[in-house]
Amino acid sequence: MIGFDEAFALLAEAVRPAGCERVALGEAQRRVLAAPVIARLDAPATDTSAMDGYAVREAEFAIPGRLTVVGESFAGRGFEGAVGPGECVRIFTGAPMPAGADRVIIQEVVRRDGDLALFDHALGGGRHVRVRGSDFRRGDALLPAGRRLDARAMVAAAGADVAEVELWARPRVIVLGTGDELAAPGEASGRAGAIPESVSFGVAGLALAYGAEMIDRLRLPDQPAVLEQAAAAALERADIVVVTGGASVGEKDYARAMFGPAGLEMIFSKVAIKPGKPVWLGRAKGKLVLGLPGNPTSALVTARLFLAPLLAGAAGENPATALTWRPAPLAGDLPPCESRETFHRGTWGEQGVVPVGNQDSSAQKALAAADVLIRRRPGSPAATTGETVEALDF
Ligand SMILES: Nc1nc2c(c(=O)[nH]1)N[C@H]1C(S)=C(S)[C@@H](COP(=O)(O)OP(=O)(O)OC[C@H]3O[C@@H](n4cnc5c(N)ncnc54)[C@H](O)[C@@H]3O)O[C@H]1N2
Ligand code: MOO
Repeated sequence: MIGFDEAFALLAEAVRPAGCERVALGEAQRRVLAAPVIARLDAPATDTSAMDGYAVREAEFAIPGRLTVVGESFAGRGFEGAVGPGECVRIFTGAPMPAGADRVIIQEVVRRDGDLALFDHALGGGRHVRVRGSDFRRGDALLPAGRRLDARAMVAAAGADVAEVELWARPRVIVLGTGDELAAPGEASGRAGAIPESVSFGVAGLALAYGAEMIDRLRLPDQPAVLEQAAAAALERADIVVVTGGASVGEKDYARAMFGPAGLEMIFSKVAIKPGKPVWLGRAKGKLVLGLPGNPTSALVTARLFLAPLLAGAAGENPATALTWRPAPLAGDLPPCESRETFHRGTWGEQGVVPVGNQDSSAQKALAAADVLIRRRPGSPAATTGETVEALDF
């Protein structure tokens, strides 16, 4: 069995974006740039007022003093002329500075008397002028390739005056849930031996949250012929196929075998982690296949640890961006960690991270309560309140 870090390195090596496309900026939310965004203009495009007030010539400005107001400058419609000796221009935030003026006096310290502006209050030293290109220059790279267009990046992309951006294709994902015992939610209570198929819903939700295009989610019986056909069809349509259950050593654990006719090559199989040891990654027909254990908590933990980075990498980001571990104080007790690296489920509390009471790998109720994973390296001694642990948003 390989360790978590080794498995992660193999995953990061294996994953590539499927292709790229030009997309209108309004459709690009949350997606990842395949090419840098280059500014098409200077920002600001001219020297611009940062405040509402009066544009003056600093050299002849005095307190007390008076200047004749010779015009107005608005954002989008500047003053055409120049500010001459003894003159000033009424100006508003975002408006171009008129020729000749180099300072703005905020209106709060100015008295108006007809065409005259009277300055008799002491002022702060600010010039309140944003110089042309002081934010960025035409030709500057505002966002690098690989950057996800989050809310802040969208502002810079639009500010660059680009209508379209070059993006990596969104990874298309199909989730296949396997097991004869699985029934559609709503149908299990009436069928002997059945349980609700729950895992694929969570895996699909996680995939959506990490930028996938979810193209299908299927529930399949443990019948090799059906499974092989579903595997072949999924490999045609998806970039990443996730198969849940049947990952272990049971007599009906067909998850790997169903991809056999498609030429499955294993990248890793079994990782020394708890929960989720049976997780595996392979490739068939040029597509990645991720096998998750069927136990619901194991499935969601391995989806967080392996599917989230896989989707980041397939979307053009560094896969490691999906796993930002940070130090957090522990508010509770943890047992010693044995040979398998352990990912406890916990919640963020005021004093730090609190392990949830039920750490069983089949848990569903406790899974819903957890919002953090606490990472414990193999061989770590028991830990108690106040110690620092590694935590990941779950
Ligand atoms: N002799 C051994 N037995 C097991 C081992 C082992 O190493 N040796 N590993 C254990 C570990 S660890 C795990 S985790 C489980 C995972 O097994 P599978 O991936 O083969 O999962 P299944 O057997 O198909 O199911 C396990 C469990 O989860 C339920 N399940 C499955 N799919 C779903 C679903 N989509 N929604 C809700 N619940 C699901 C299933 O009914 C079982 O109860 O194996 C251990 N065994
Ligand atoms: O490691 Mo399994 O994933 O115990 O449940």
